[in-house]
Amino acid sequence: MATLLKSLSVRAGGRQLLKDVSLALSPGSRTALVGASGAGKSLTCAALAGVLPPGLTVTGSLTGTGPESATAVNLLPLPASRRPLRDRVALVPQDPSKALHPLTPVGRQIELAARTSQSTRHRAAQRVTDLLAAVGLERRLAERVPGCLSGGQRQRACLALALAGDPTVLIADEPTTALDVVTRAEVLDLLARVTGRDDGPALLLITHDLPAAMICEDIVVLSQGEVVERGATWQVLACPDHPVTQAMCEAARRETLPAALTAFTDVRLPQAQDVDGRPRTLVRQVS
Ligand SMILES: Nc1ncnc2c1ncn2[C@@H]1O[C@H](COP(=O)(O)OP(=O)(O)OP(=O)(O)O)[C@@H](O)[C@H]1O
Repeated sequence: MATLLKSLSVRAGGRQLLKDVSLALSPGSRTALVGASGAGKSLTCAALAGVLPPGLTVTGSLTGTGPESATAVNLLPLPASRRPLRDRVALVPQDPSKALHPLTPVGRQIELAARTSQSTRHRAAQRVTDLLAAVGLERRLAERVPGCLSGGQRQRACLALALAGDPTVLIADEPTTALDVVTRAEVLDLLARVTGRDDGPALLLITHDLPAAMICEDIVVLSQGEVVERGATWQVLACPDHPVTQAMCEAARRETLPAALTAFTDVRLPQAQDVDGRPRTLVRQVS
């Protein structure tokens, strides 16, 4: 069964922050939630995770997974600590230091998280071994504290930590923003590999990075607290309908390497000549 967020609306005093946001997150599904800064992505995730800040007026419903959820209890008003275990939502934050304890070896942290879903210590230890292998971290790195790992390794450890509690929804909040391009590609590839199984968690990928959204089958575009477009990712990105999506796609197009390269052109300057008298080809950027 899917985790269903229906008609989420959030107000702060007289200001509407989110209006009628709905998401259906089935096991194994991958959904990208995109939008400009301030569009409401973090608030939507906070509502899913049960960590909305106090003082906001919230309406809508969140119903969870598992056979018991047939009664469709609304989880939205419940803080994370009071939600049933079967409705776990895990977060891979943009900044790994928000998820990892700085003084505890990462393997130990993953083991502690695994104990919430495994019946025995032995099974939890086995789960750590499996998770480290799944996220491509060498076993010896498990003995290190986060400060002794590279940025990419820390992000992998965060992913293992998030998966350790067998979540039903995995939220990855801008997981690649702080990474170099090669590590970014590796982490996206990893996210795609550890999700997408029918018995695995639903992935909600929060991103400004439209090419990164391509690891998700579905995309939801938020603008000023409202969903303005949704659909199959390839279709929405190939033929964006809403002006906000069109602007995002255009900006992404300009930033890709092929587009950057075509912004350079060969310019022949007749007065510049090689020693043998041929015109010299200079390359300059065209604005
Ligand atoms: N606790 C709060 N009280 C009042 N307004 C808030 C609160 N939290 C967020 N907002 C406002 O809600 C709007 C949406 O914020 P949100 O953090 O969800 O945006 P976002 O899409 O995640 O942006 P970014 O990509 O920059 O993180 C913003 O205008 C923000 O100022």
